[in-house]
Amino acid sequence: MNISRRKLFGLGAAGVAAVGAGAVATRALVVDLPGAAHAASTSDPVAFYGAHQAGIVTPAQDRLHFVVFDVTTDKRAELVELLQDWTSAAARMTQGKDAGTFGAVGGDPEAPPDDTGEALGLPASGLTLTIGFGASLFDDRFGLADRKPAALADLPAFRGDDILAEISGGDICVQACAHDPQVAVHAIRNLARIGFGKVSVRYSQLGFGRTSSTSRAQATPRNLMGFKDGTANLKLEDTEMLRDHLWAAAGDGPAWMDGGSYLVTRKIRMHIETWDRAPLSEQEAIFGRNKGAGAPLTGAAEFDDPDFAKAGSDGRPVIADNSHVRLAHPSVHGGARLLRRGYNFVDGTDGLGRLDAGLFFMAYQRDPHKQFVPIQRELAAKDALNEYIKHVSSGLYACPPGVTDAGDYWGRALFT
Ligand SMILES: C=CC1=C(C)c2cc3[nH]c(cc4nc(cc5[nH]c(cc1n2)c(C)c5CCC(=O)O)C(CCC(=O)O)=C4C)c(C)c3C=C
Ligand SMILES: [Fe+2]
Repeated sequence: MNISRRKLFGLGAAGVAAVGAGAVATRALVVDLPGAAHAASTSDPVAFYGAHQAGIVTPAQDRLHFVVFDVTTDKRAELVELLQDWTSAAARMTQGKDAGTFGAVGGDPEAPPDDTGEALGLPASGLTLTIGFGASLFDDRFGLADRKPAALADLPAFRGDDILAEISGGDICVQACAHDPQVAVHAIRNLARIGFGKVSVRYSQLGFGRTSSTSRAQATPRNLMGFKDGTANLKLEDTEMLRDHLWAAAGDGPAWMDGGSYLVTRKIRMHIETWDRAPLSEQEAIFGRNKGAGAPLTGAAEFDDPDFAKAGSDGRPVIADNSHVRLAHPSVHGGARLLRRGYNFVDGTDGLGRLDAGLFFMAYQRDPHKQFVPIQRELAAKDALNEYIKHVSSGLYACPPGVTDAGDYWGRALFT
C-alpha cells in the first residue's frame, strides 16, 4: 500500500474509511513527500538515502530504541536477503509509511499483515534508522573475516567496568531515533518481525531525553544528573571537523567503510540517590561546569572556553584535575573528539528501591581506538564522576556509509 501514514493521518476518519473501501483509487491521490536531510519540524520525515547514514549528524531526536541482533541463520544469502528486506522497510518507515507494501490493514485478511499497525495515523516523526555491524559478524560464518576493519578490534577492559555480556556486543545493531517513542518502537519491532528465523534480538534499550545536541540550532539538553550535556559536542555544522573526526575515509580501513563511522555504546548506570545527596558545589566541581548555565567554572556562559590554567585564591586549579571536562577535553587527547548522541534511560527500579537509571552513551567516530579508547581510559582512571556511575554494557559497531538509492541496500559494499 503506497500511502504514507502522514497522508492517512491527514485524511481523517472519512478518508480512512475511503482508503479501506477503495484503496487502489485512493492510493493514486497520494503524493510522496520526500524527506529533507534535516527535518524542519518534529513530525516531518528525514531523508533515508544519502552518502552517509541518517541518524548520525541528524539533529538528535528526543527518543531512542536501540536494538542488537544476533544472526541465527548460517546462510550468507539469507543474511543478504534480510539486509535488502530491512533496507526497503527502513526506507518506507522513515518516510512515514507502513513497513511493507500492503501495510497493516491492506493485505490478505488470511495472512499476517506486513506492518504491525501501532504507527498508523502517526507522522514520520523524524525517524532515522542507522545500522552497524559488530565484530562477531566477521567470524567464519559468512566469509567476511578478511573484510573486518581493524577499528573493530575489541575495546579493552577499563578500570571499574562491570560489563554484562548479555547486553553487550552482538552481530548487528540498529539505532532507531524519533520524536515519538511509538514510532521508534514500531520501527524496531517491524525489523525484528521481518528478521524472524534469520536473527534473534540479543537486547534492546529504550532512551528518552537526548543527552546531546548534534546541531548548533538545538538547545543543549540535560542528563539525569541535571547538567547540560552536549555543549562541547561535534556538531553537523562543523564540516571540517566531521571530516577529520567522524567519517571513515579512503585508506583508513576496508573500502566498504569509506563514508561510514564507528559507534561505541556504553550503558552507564548512575547511582542517582547518592548523587542527589551530593552538595551542588561538589556536583559542579565533578563536571567542571556550573549546573545552571552549563558554563565552565572559569567562565560565565555555556559556550565559553574552559581555562584549565586558571587558579583560584587557594592556588588550586578552578577546574579540578579530576573533573570530567578536563579529562575528556581534546587538548588532553591530541585533539581527539567524539560525536556524542546518547540518551537518558530509566528501566524502572532495581528491587532495592533504587532507580535503575543512567545514560545510554553513544558516540560516533572515525577510529574508536584513537578517540573513545584514550578518552575513556583517562576517565576510568581519574574521573571524579566514577564514584557515581558504573558501566554495565559495551558495544562497538561499524556503521557503513549511506544507502544511495532504491537499488542499494544496507552494507551492500561489504557483501559484493
Ligand atoms: C569516553 C567518553 C565519555 C564518556 C563515557 C562520558 C560519560 C559521561 N559524560 C557525562 C556528562 C558530561 N560529559 C560532558 C562532556 C564530555 N564528555 C565526554 C566524553 C565522555 N563522557 C567528552 C568528550 C566531553 C566534552 C569535553 C570537552 O570538550 O569539553 C559534559 C559537559 C558538557 C558537554 O560538553 O557536553 C557533561 C555534563 C555523564 C553524566 C557521563 C556518564 C554517565
Ligand atoms: Fe561526558
